[in-house]
Amino acid sequence: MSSAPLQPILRPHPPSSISSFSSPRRTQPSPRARPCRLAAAREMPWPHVLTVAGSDSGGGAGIQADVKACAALGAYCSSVITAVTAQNTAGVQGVHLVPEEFIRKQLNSVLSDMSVDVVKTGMLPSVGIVRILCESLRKFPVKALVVDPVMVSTSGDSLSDPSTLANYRDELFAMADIVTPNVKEASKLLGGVSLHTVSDMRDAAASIYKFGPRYVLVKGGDMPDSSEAIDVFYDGKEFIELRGHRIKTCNTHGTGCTLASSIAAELAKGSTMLHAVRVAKNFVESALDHSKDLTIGNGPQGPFDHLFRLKCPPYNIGSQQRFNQDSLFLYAVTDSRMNKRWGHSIEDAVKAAIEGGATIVQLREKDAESREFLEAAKACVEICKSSGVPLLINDRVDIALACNADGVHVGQSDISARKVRELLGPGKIIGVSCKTPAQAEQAWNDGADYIGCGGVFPTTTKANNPTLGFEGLKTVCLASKLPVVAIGGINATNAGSVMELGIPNLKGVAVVSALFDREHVMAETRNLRSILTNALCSV
Ligand SMILES: Nc1ncnc2c1ncn2[C@@H]1O[C@H](COP(=O)(O)OP(=O)(O)O)[C@@H](O)[C@H]1O
Ligand SMILES: Cc1ncc(COP(=O)(O)O)c(N)n1
Ligand SMILES: [Mg+2]
Repeated sequence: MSSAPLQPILRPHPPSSISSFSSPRRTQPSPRARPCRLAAAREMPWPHVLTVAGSDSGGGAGIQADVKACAALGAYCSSVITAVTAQNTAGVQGVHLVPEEFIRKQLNSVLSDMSVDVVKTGMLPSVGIVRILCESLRKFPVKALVVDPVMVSTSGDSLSDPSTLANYRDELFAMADIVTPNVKEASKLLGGVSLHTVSDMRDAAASIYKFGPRYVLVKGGDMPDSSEAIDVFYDGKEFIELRGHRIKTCNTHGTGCTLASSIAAELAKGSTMLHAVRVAKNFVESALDHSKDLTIGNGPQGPFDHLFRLKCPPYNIGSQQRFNQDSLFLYAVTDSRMNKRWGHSIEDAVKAAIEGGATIVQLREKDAESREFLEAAKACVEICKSSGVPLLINDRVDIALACNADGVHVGQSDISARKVRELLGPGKIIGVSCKTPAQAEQAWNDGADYIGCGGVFPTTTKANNPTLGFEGLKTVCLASKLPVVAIGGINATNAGSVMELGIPNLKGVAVVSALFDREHVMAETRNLRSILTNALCSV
């Protein structure tokens, strides 16, 4: 897949267009030098999305949805209002356009002062507005442009003059990183072709791609009733069908705006496009699920609750930090029985592993009492945080939430990664144990960040664990769109041979007994780390 998670977006933009993700935060110096208020203060980045869209008086779609979605996902959201609509759950009763020169003024105010990462567009009701936006983007380049070509509301009301179609296609799409039409909009953009099947959505995505965006997402929320809500993602080479559960609810007003601004928020946080789209789709699905029985208004299409997570302690708004795949290099997995055998506390074992060079730690405490485990986990969170090493918890989402760990690792018979993502939010790390390509595909679809694959060698740590060998490992790695850490019977004697396989997405090895069923955990870790580093250098 060309857009593996967490890699910078690779396809270079045409020269006239906005800057690439791989470039630094700003490609051009800010036109106005920022006065230094606190010279010595460390700059705290705050991912910033600017939405250029219409106001929805009912509060469910448009600017209001964008601001809530960005807030829910941890991004700052500024807004340029293109139109004010009189709208409610029954439909759109009126549209009042903001004068074009005043839209230019708003754009100038925001873009000349603030470091905007991503611009997201919604309702752009006139040709002049599209033109002004393109001019502003050329003057003030941003990292990415997300275009939601809003033309008709879900209620069927027109939100854009038909004359804007050509200028959307010819000017704005060529500058866009992603364009996200729903099926009706895709049809309009393509001169009225009808879209009834997923195959039609693929054809439409390929045709829209030719207008110049880097990626296209044709959304299937309004496709005929089925148990799934399917969107089609296209990167110019491969079509990916993003399948989610279709939530049975009338509260779908604003899904399109929310999806696009969530993509923008994730891009602003540094995600790759496909990852951003997956997080955004999961977010919409979760929000609809939490809001399916809410009632606001008397019309057929109600709004939903973007901030549903505020009602689910512990107020998880997602972290600003994305998962770094390189942290899988030397993955230390603790085992309480081994620690007991050697008289080590969990904290001491973790400290020693980190001092020896472990790059990520998982607490796998199968026999521990919850209260005792939580206390140890809290102490380990502090130890790991001070060393910049992520700490994951095996299985126990409750413990991970209670100690604010960096993530959770689950097996095939545990709670699903999709559910874990819903519980932990978009910013946490989720790993899944996988033995087959199908399981790897499922982990990817569920929004996991990495997979653990094994047992590579026979192991005594886990009962009834079939051995995959190098061939099984290679098969799963090749099929996996996620980074992989190899596990199962790996020790100082065989770890080098695993890394020497040279499989691109095999990022490291996970080790239990070879580190923790030993007296000197730090020395063992240090030794293993140097073996891995040497093996990597020899590939
Ligand atoms: N009932 C639903 N259940 C789950 N996801 C949905 C539902 N309706 C829409 N979606 C999702 O919401 C996002 C926005 O899609 P859509 O509603 O088609 O866009 P628009 O609001 O622009 O018409 C898509 O990811 C789509 O799959
Ligand atoms: C101001 C404004 N912008 C966009 C939409 C589309 O949202 P949806 O397709 O979910 O009705 C809308 N109804 N109002
Ligand atoms: Mg919708």
